[in-house]
Amino acid sequence: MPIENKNKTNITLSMPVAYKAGTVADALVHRGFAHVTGLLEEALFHQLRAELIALDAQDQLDRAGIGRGDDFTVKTAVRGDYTKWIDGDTLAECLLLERLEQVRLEMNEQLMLGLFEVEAHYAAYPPGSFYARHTDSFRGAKNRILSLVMYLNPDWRAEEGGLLTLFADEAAQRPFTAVRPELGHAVLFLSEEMPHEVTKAQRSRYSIAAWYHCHQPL
Ligand SMILES: O=C(O)CCC(=O)C(=O)O
Ligand SMILES: [Fe+2]
Repeated sequence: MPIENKNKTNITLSMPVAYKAGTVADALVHRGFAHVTGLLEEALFHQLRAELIALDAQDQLDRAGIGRGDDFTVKTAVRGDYTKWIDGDTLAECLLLERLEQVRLEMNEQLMLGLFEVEAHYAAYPPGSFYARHTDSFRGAKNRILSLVMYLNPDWRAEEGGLLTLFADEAAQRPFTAVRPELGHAVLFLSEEMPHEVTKAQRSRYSIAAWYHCHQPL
């Protein structure tokens, strides 16, 4: 379904394919991104959604910022989400981390990316929030190789915004596709090569973002 962007030009909504390591590897090589379903069991997506909503209700999420360590700053004009790192506090988090580890091994086998470890966080975007165009590497984190975002929002309509839009390269003015943050869907892309943006969400938008790193000697 084409949707209209600010410039009144149509962007095609991406359609997912069932997760298979080979399919994802081909998509990453040929298009720089893969949009999949079936990465986790449906019940696990629902459980993670319930846990994220509970954390949000208990005020256990932090305002997301830009940069790391001493460089950390909150910039509402850039991103308006609230996040929490996932460290295996619950069974659902453990199952998620195990699956992310399997994907790490599969992608290394397929693409020889040398992915060394993965980190993942919950993200909640309140209504009206967004994440301006960026790439997933900032000072101090140059070793992010592969980004993976999983969505936790049942029955999300494109008109509700909160779309992940992807740009072919730094020079691209307009995105080449947009992904609806529908529960059970996931997107993988090469962290440093694909500028992307989360458009303003009309309702609360829940997700999990993960980054695979290569080994970076200290
Ligand atoms: O939630 C999304 O669709 C993307 C989030 C993102 O770009 C990020 O956290 O770096
Ligand atoms: Fe990002």
